[in-house]
Amino acid sequence: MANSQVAVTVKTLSAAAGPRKTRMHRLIEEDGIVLMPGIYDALSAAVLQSLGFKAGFVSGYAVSAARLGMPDIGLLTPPEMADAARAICAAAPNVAFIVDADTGGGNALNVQRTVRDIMGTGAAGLFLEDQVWPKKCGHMQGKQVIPADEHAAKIAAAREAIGDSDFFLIARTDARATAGGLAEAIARANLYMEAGADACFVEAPRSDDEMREVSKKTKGFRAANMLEGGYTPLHTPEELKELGFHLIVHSTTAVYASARALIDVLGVMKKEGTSRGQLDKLTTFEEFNSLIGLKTLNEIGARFEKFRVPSN
Ligand SMILES: C[C@@](O)(CC(=O)O)C(=O)O
Ligand SMILES: [Mg+2]
Repeated sequence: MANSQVAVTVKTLSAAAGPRKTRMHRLIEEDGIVLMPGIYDALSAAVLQSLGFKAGFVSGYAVSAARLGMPDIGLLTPPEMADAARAICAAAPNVAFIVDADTGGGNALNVQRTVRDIMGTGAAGLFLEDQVWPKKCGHMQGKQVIPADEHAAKIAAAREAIGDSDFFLIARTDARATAGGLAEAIARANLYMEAGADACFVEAPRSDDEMREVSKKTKGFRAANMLEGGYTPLHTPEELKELGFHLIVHSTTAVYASARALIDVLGVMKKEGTSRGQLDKLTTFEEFNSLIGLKTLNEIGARFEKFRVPSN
């Protein structure tokens, strides 16, 4: 791939800005690798926070399913995603969320608007991918990518919109699935790093050898996606650290777990007409209310209650 003028220009710009250290940089520094389960709404975010996860991923795949009841084939819009991210960040303020911005909604101007919108949700960063719109989940057939320089320019535009803010930019490439294969994907990942990304994400490598190749040949921090039933082998954080990765996305685990639980429990209810025989599969009333902060809210309400003027 020819050396990109975009990358050269942006490199100068980034060097002038000095080294960046965001929330996500600090999390990577702490443990060497950051596990980010994919979540999709305020409730799944609250569960993540209650379990002590430091980071999470607002998955386009899962939000599309939860919000629209539709597959990850480019039907979810950037404002819908920003809206979901806002509710998620508000419900779990102790968690650093990376938001899946898909392709950013169009050209560099759309990207800058999307980046600013997502920054406004309280998220810690975003993914920006190089697919042709309408995009598809990275583990589906028939993906296409835009020219590498065009996406490098979108990464540069995102970087410009981020400026000095505490916000982490992950450049994703889907080129592994195209004719250029892994070599093209690696070249693109490096180009996007030059254009100002904080980390790269080569989507859907197909074996441990391919994952090692990505680590060996790409610069900077690297993300991996552990999608159950997808192309990439599933690994633990320790194994992924060994393989040279720093960020782990589990896009589908939570949404698949929810779907499984709903299918099973409601399936039995359909037959039996009651939940009586399945209480062990549900949270209790107390557990659920505590999960979504009832005790704290009641305490706050009580502190202010004394100032309330009775209406009659
Ligand atoms: C990471 C992902 O984009 C899924 C994928 O395309 O592999 C998501 O939306 O969770
Ligand atoms: Mg996605």
